Amino acid sequence: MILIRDVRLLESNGNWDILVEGNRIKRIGRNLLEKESIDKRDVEIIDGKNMAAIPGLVNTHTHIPMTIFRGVADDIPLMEWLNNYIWKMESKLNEELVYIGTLLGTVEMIKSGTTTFNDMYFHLDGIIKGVLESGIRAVLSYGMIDLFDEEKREKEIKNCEKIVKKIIKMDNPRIKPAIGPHAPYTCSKELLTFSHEIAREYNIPVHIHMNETLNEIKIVKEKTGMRPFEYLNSIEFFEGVKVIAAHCVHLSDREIDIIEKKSVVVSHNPISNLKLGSGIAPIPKLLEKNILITLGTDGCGSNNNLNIFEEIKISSLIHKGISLDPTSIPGEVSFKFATLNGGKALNLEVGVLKEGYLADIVLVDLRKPYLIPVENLKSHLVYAFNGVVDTVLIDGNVVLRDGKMTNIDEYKIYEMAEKAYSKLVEDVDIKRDN
Ligand SMILES: CSC[C@H]1O[C@@H](n2cnc3c(O)ncnc32)[C@H](O)[C@@H]1O
Ligand SMILES: [Zn+2]
Repeated sequence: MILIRDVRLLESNGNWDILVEGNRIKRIGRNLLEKESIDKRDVEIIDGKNMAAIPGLVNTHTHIPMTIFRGVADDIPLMEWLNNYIWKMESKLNEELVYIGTLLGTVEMIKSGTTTFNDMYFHLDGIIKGVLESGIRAVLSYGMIDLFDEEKREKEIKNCEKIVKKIIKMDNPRIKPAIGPHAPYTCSKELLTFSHEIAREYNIPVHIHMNETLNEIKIVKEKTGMRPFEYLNSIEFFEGVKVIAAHCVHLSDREIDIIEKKSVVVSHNPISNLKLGSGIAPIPKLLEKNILITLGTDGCGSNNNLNIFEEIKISSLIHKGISLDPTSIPGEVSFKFATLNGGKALNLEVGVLKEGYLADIVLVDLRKPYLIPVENLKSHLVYAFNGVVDTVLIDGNVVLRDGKMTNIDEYKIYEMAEKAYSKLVEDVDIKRDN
């Protein structure tokens, strides 16, 4: 058992205790040591004085191993970025490099308060290993791209089936499978149909890139005569499965109707979209239809970090900026995108501190200049905080204590990641200006 004592909560005044038993929050109350008659020898006590406890954040769209691509290809549009840099480097990746990139990403996420991430990538065995070692929670999909080629498709289908079965067999409460067809402009109709069928068979979510750039919408229209959401709807892609659609930057009214009717979850990735010059998703319009909005960082090649606090802040700010309306996306709402909504999107009992829910808890040290005066704490977490958190529990285990990783040696990981990067750029002929 773990007892976090005298901690401040976001929604209530005064100090509270949180009792964790196994991987769940057992009780939230005052003086729990006495009230629950807990023997001090059976409990690890964490002093929560001068700390706030918040739910662990949820990142609903990323490619975690891309941490080792940080900064390699800045300031270029998506297609050029993918074709001339990223896919070239990715062709040189192997399970070991993906493992190293994953470890680096888990350290970065945990240290900035993210406890769950929804990922799409390849060499999944490397990702699984990194997730298991670090203690983070993840929903993992094998990212499938067939570029309309039958041979590639068969390979992708086999890999996908293998990974789904492996994750289900592992039966680990921290790792769940999802299905990851990359996007309608890189996947054939057959691959998209397969994705839908297998997701339905195993009752797991689909994770896909949608309507990120104008260019890809043009490609899909030329191929199918329809916009991407209309096309997927025409092949019944949304029937009976939960689809998490990353980006959704350029949407017609008809597509917004489809998203609403089919209860598609939107993963808003404002920083990646700004950096690649893709555009700004119409979040206020989607909220009017009660569409579930969540937040993602995308990979470190296009962000260039995994700090969801930055997405919370930017998602409140940009929509005020473009609508000239400071009431647009209040901080309260963008904070919910990254917590409650993220949990709902992934069908996980996370994103809220509630008895019976999974014990994914983040402690923020309040003795920081940017969090004073502490009265309007939620506002500070949205608009003033840099994301550096003190302590993190995931699935009832302390994975970060006093700012230090407990399960893994972060400095060794930094070294490994430097070496992995040097090897990669040596092997790949990419154009670099510096
Ligand atoms: C097949 S695994 C995932 C695949 O997606 C690529 N990727 C990373 N960021 C983006 C993005 O913003 N749009 C489209 N594709 C992206 C990643 O490099 C992998 O190849
Ligand atoms: Zn992506």
